[in-house]
Amino acid sequence: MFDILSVLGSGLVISGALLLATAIAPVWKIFRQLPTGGLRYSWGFLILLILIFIAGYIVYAKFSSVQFSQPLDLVVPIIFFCGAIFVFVVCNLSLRTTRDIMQNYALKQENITDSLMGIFNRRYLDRRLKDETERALNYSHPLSIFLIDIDHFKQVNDNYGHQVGDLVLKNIAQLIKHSLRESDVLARFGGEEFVVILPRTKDSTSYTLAERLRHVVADFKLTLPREPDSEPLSINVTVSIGVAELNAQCKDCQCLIENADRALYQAKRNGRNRVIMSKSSNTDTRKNGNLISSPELQ
Ligand SMILES: Nc1nc2c(ncn2[C@@H]2O[C@H](COP(=O)(O)OP(=O)(O)OP(=O)(O)O)[C@@H](O)[C@H]2O)c(=O)[nH]1
Repeated sequence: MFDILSVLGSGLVISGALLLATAIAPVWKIFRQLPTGGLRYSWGFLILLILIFIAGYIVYAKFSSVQFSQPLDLVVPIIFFCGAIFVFVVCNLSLRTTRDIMQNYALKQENITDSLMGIFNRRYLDRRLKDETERALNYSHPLSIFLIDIDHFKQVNDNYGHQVGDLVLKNIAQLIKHSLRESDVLARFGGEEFVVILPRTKDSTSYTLAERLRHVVADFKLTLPREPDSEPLSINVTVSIGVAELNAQCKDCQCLIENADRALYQAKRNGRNRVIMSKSSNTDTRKNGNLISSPELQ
């Protein structure tokens, strides 16, 4: 009887220690996927705790086996074993949940990302612009948008081919993305056109930002390698930008886009590589609107 209890007690504690050891694997997988920071350290700390528990279980099994003389002595080993099952289940569930969340996040990102440019797509833009417009109206915050179009982009395709055209689009999209503020939202509007949503931004600030963006693009040269003995290809493009702001006459996202589009149209007509602001109502801005273009280009 004494031997059976002893074997059972030690068995429960050692099985518990083994279960704890297997629980380290899922925690380690979560730990490896996390970027350096507080959360990663917390999971690292959990691994350390499990290791300490394993050591504790082993020490207990070694020094208490002689005490398993009656059934009541098995209470502690049973608690240890159940504790190990609990840790094992929680760690494995955490890994599965983390994977599911990451998969959902990746799917969601895929759904809202333009695969060529790596920025938000039109579907996301429509939803976000509607949300931002409603928020701006509810809280009486300013809201501006840019409609950006690459100038003479057809020539890039015609001169260098569609693949190079794609590379130019991708690079310009990333250049614009990295020139914006954290709070701004960049999306592909279609073809070689982009929209930037600038929450809480007044027209005076948005004009300065648009001008800065225009300069950043104009100063950028995309250099592509060619055959070994030829010079690398250097491509430079400019952009025209139409800016529109939410105001008393323009109170929805459709109007914002229309006004920005009219301003962009004017920028193209005025010679491209410029910023035009629309402070217009929902009527024809080319007749009634107050349009301002880049000062040095006027
Ligand atoms: N490579 C590539 N080209 C694209 C893509 N989407 C649109 N385009 C090209 O963009 C060009 C747009 O040409 P247009 O609308 O005539 O305008 P543009 O040549 O940029 O001239 P302006 O806008 O008037 O300055 C077309 O040749 C399209 O084929 C794309 O995803 N990849």
